Amino acid sequence: MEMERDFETKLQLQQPELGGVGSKAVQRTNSITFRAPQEQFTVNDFELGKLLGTGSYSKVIRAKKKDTGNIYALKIMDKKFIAKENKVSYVKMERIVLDQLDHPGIISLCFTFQDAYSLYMALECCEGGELFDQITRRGRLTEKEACFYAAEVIDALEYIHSMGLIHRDIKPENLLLTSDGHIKIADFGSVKPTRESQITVLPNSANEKACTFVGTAAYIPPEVLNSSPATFGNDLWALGCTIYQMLSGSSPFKDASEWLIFQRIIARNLKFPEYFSHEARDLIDKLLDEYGLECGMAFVLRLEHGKGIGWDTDPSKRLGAGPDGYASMKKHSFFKGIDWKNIWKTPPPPRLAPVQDVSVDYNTHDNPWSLMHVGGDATYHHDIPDANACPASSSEVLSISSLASIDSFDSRWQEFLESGEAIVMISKLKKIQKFSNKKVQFILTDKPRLLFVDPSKMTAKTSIIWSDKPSELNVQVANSSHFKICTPRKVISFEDPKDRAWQWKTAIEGLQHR
Ligand SMILES: Nc1ncnc2c1ncn2[C@@H]1O[C@H](COP(=O)(O)OP(=O)(O)OP(=O)(O)O)[C@@H](O)[C@H]1O
Repeated sequence: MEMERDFETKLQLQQPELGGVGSKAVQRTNSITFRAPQEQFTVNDFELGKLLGTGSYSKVIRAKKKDTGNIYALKIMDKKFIAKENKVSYVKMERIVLDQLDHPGIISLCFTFQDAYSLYMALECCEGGELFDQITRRGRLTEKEACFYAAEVIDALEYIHSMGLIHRDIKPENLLLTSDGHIKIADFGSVKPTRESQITVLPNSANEKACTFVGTAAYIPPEVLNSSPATFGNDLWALGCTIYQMLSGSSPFKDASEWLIFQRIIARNLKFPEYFSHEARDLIDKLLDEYGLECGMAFVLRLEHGKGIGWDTDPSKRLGAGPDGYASMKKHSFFKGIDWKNIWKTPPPPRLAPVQDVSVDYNTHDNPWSLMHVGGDATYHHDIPDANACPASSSEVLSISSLASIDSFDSRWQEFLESGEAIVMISKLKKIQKFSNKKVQFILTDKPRLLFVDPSKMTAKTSIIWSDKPSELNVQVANSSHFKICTPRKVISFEDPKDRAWQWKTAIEGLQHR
């Protein structure tokens, strides 16, 4: 009950005053006007069909409304999971933003409802599945097909940007296909409204600092890895990666781990397959920020403290972000033959039918959520998930250390690093001592090194001698917040107020096994 009240307050959703079932009539609350009403439905009003997809905090199920026969994609989010993972602001943002958007290339929100366990968003259902599946099942798309899909994405993205919104998670998994094969952009949980945006958001729902790290590793632009604030250029970079993926079958900076992907992005280590046309290469180059060539400079390499060698990136120079906006992109020779005005009436390319899913019997439990496992690592947000769980797999170890690295792109600590050294994990910990506990900034670097900094005096303290051998350096976790670092000389006990004891263990062991 408390959870329900909390969500009601947080989401500020109230009983409909206007409009009927499934209508797009206007609904008023204390703070905002909703077009997609909050209904009093329950999940029993729907026949639940196949699982359409899984997100990091949702399951999306094809659902038929029993009384009307209308089909929806029901995005189901577990309240406890969302509260635990601090995703309330993402849910609010998606609900409010989708409610105000109106474009043929953007998924529409029909209505919402909730029960004690879950929040439900009834979305228009994209029967054609993800563009990602079309690419992977066919190996790659032809340039003609990629050109059509890219043109539709660009038209929708131009609209999103014109509304003062940065999507921040453009990727083939979030580009859905309607039953007749047109594109719809989905997943607006990571959206960032710019200051000029005319979109109404609830107080405190502009989810976090402008430079918070969200998105999916392979599509993240270098400036985000450098903690720069979000700009429209972030989406244009992701668009460039997406077009590359349509044409080649994989993302341009694909590598064995997120850590290596980030290294490739920062170094702009980009290679084109030889079958890419000149037009395709040029377009992708310009979306992936090769503005140096246009300026008459081949490129600018720079060496900065701890950041290694990287390209000077200027997201505002990307094709589509300049003063003439999208016009320059639409004029690009890759899009020769595209009828931009009638793109949504143009017949889409033929595609493979979506794979038939094994049907799931959702009716064996009262709570449909109980049948679902929430999680997955396709997309993540800044917070490290599931702090109390013991991360076990090697991919989790890598993911944790790379997330921590993003977490710590904070220039304050650069002075304690050597040239080329990067932070893998950093926390303010309580060092538990016999007589008095001490707050220390504890830093794990990729060298690897473990060092202490006194955060009040900003002075370096001792470091723990690194060893790759567990007999000489190991971490023992007592519970989610307490752990010990054991070396032959001493045992140091710590308390992590953010409950990241297991993350410390996995990050350190991950580097021992690198
Ligand atoms: N309207 C829809 N029609 C059909 N399938 C959909 C629809 N919306 C979402 N899906 C499927 O569900 C998946 C997860 O949805 P979505 O990305 O919105 O969830 P999320 O929890 O916000 O995920 P993320 O981890 O990407 O933030 C999508 O990748 C897609 O496969």
